[in-house]
Amino acid sequence: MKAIQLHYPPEWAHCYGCGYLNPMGLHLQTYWNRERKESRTAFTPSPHHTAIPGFVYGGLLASLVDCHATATAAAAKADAEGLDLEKTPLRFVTASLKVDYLKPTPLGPELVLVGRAREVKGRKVVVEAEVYAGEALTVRGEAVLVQITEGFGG
Ligand SMILES: CCCCCCCCCCCCCCCC(=O)SCCNC(=O)CCNC(=O)[C@H](O)C(C)(C)COP(=O)(O)OP(=O)(O)OC[C@H]1O[C@@H](n2cnc3c(N)ncnc32)[C@H](O)[C@@H]1OP(=O)(O)O
Repeated sequence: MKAIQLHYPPEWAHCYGCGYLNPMGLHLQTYWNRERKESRTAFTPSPHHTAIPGFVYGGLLASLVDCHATATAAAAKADAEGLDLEKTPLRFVTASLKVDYLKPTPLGPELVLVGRAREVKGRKVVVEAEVYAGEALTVRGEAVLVQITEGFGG
């Protein structure tokens, strides 16, 4: 299965969090499970992602939630409308991002993010995401993603 971000056309592939053309980026790759209506990604923070020694920087965790939510929105909307992302790219940007840090996230183990669309309505998708370190749920996020159809920032 191909990651959702690998469907992005080159002009949308420079994102710091998930763009495959950003050499300094995190290269997050999100996968959509059609049966479970759920997205997943994994990321292993590096030592320079430290907040307090031994624990992951919260801004990085917010970035992971952000990019995972963006891809989840595209997949959920495509799923809801029976679209093929490869043929019909859906461009979502983040309108709102909320992150709750439930407990410190240990630096070292691989982190797993799970995402679900709580609402798919018009151009808006509301995504809930969870970050797990092993069995421990350490972060819960919620994002509002809005689909853009033309240029961005005009
Ligand atoms: C697979 C193939 C893909 C192909 C290709 C994909 C490319 C995949 C991108 C890659 C890249 C990743 C990117 C990472 C995520 C970023 O980092 S994106 C960068 C950070 N985000 C930004 O800079 C966004 C800046 N903001 C804006 O441009 C505009 O405010 C927005 C978000 C486009 C919304 O403006 P608008 O189009 O005028 O929206 P508007 O009609 O007012 O609202 C639409 C709906 O959203 C709601 N809404 C709008 N703003 C908010 C808000 N702040 N809070 C709550 N709700 C809101 C509205 O209430 C409305 O809801 P309904 O009334 O329909 O229920």
